[in-house]
Amino acid sequence: MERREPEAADTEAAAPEILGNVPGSFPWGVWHDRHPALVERLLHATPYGPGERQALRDLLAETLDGVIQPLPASARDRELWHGDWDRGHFGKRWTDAPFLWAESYFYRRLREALGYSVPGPWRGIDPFAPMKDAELAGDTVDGELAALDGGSGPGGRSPDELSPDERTDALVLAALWGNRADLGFRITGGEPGAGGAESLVADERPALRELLRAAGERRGRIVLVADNAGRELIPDLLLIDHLLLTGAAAEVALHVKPHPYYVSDATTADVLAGLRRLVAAPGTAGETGRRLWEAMSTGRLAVRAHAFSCAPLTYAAMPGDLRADFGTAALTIFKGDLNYRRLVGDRDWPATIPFAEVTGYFPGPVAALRTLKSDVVTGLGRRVLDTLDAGGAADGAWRTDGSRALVQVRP
Ligand SMILES: O=P(O)(O)OC[C@H]1O[C@](O)(CO)[C@@H](O)[C@@H]1O
Repeated sequence: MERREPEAADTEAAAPEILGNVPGSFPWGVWHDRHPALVERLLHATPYGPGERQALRDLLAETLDGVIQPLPASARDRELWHGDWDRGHFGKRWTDAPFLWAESYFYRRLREALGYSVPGPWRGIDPFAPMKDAELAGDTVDGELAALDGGSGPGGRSPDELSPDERTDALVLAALWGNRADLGFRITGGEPGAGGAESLVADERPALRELLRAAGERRGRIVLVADNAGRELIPDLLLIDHLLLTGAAAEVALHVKPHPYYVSDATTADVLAGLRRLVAAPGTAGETGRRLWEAMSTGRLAVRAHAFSCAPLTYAAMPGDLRADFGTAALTIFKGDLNYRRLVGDRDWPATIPFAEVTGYFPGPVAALRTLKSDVVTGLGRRVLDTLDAGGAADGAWRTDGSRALVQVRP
């Protein structure tokens, strides 16, 4: 299903990359409201020393009033950022660079400022761990795990009483709406309303079920590109267990971030924390946790933390080994908003441009499970779009407030 990539200049003219320099726009708010709140939250959550505190405040000031500075010569990944991932944005004002590139680099520099990626006492200390840990330990997760043994499925039936298709659907929706549980999103008060099938702006679950069926028939491998830790990763793990248990997947690869990123993005440490949380739980949750533990030990569930998972680029620029990984999978499922931006391109696409068209470069069948938390969207029906734009939300808030979600598939 390879197709010729449009010339960069054609695409740029038809759908320019989203920048951060339009006052009042969503990216503008991320730079001017969300990041200052995030910085205060991080400095409150961990007793970093004066050096780290100053470096983080300096970074924030640089993003608001300065230009994008290079990585230090000693940085281990300097070759990537100033090599393959360099798109000529160093020296620009942060908001004049593409939002995707600049936001990703912000999180790279944040790790630098807080000592995560430099030799010293803070090396390897996840700045977002206090928030992730609190969420995972919270009562909400207890409730969600207990619900696995109660009447939480469609019609109040317990998950055991559901048909395999209904169960797949319920787990897909749980993994989808788990994406609302994003700590970065909630930093400046984002608290979307209740999710349900009626909040889906694109609902291609039947096609997704078809792909899962086909994957099972060929005893294929499914890749799940994870997004957030904690309350999102738990339903992702439940879905993975279901795929393995039902034979929809002979193997699953779970792609996570090699470093802390975009506040709550899952790393290998977060997978382990989620798994331990499951294993320690009573009932079905505990059994699921033990199955997943075993699956990891035997390699049926493999965790992968590729450097490109934290790249400031879209997946169209992925390196060959990753292309081969996705290209040999029966299905790749991308979770979350950032992964969606990276899958379709963080551009001002017409919302009705087909999802299959913007993902045509992807080397295998692909699905997206995403709650809408940034401007980009593709693959909407004309009527759906008109209704959204007419329904008292003409300011486009539905694109960014997390109240809507989508399931999209390209076989
Ligand atoms: O966790 P998710 O679903 O990827 O959402 C992260 C989203 O949050 C933002 O960073 C804004 O805070 C978006 O730019 C990004 O796409």
